[in-house]
Amino acid sequence: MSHLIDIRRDLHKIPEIGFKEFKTQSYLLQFISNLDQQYLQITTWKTGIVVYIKGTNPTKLIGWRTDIDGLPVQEETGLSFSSEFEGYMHACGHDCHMAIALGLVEAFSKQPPIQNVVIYFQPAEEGPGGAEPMLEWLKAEQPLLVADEIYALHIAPEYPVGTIATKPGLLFANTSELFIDLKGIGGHAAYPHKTRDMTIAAANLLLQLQTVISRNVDPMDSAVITVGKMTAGTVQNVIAENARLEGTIRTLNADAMAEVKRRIEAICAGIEAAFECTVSIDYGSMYYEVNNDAECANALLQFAEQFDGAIAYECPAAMTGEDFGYFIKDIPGAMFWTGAASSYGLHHAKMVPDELLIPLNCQFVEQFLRQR
Ligand SMILES: CC(=O)N[C@@H](CCC[C@H](N)C(=O)O)C(=O)O
Repeated sequence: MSHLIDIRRDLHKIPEIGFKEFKTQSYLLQFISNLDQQYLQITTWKTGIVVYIKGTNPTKLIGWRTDIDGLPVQEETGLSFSSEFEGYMHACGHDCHMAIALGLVEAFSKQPPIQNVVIYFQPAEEGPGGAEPMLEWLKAEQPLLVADEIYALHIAPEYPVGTIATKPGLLFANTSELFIDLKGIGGHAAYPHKTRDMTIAAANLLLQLQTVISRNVDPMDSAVITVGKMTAGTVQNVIAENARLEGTIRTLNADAMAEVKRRIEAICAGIEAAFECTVSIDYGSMYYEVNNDAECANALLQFAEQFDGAIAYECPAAMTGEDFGYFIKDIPGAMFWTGAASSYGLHHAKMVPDELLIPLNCQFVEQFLRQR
């Protein structure tokens, strides 16, 4: 199975963002088309791929989903197989996820499962979200490829390799992207009174946004607002006419999401009045929570308990988002974290997962799916 590590390294070199995974899709298709095609049926959707594997005595269709996109992060791992695409990196482990999924297709192509199996290579998990439109397409155009039960994993840098961590019920948060544009009046740095400076308005907005979680959300709930990017102005001696904040909102319940948005809108209205500017909000894409089916999550934990090399862990919910939530909104299924033992976390430019997770998870998932 060491070839799966080579595959991960190949994929690590070519990270592409949502719906632009063209080289990734070609690489995946080439690997899959070189396998024995006897039990396989391959379909593409945008930059995604769906591989159906015909079972030997099926009563249902079991799904496995991998995400395939990278992030706009400049890699700083120093690895010999670092990203060849300047400014982009597989900083969320989707290269490992894809290598595992290819290993599954390979294993099932050699020895078909009893049940029919479908493997979804889904684009755009990091944004703008590929799961929801992929599912809509499947239901409308390829209903026979809609799984009856579905699973997925995500690497977890903080756990040792072999950890299989999940829980029944809510695992990941509801998310909404957040883009706020401020427009004032630019001008000469020496005449601020003749302008409406958007660096000051944006700085105030950023600070006021911090009060939403601390003052408006029930302390017994969990919520996050992160502004990951803030831009304003053009040069040191010109007052900025425009500023932009880009961020994300996370809540564990949908009502808290509505309340957070209501408060953000009120604060933006206040900024407009205070700084005599216009403020517009765009919520971008939103992901439904990952809410594991209890039977499916417990089955994963029980299987991990007896699997050589695995450590079953019933973990707490996390504020991470995942559009896999759309799959298991409609279909019983579960997602789990799998240990990756990196001292740097997800989305960090120095994140280096321990590649031993790839063969181990490939075997774990293959055997788990075979006995469902
Ligand atoms: C597993 C993971 O890290 N997922 C991403 C999903 C991003 C959702 C969306 N683009 C947003 O930022 O709200 C995450 O950041 O949790």
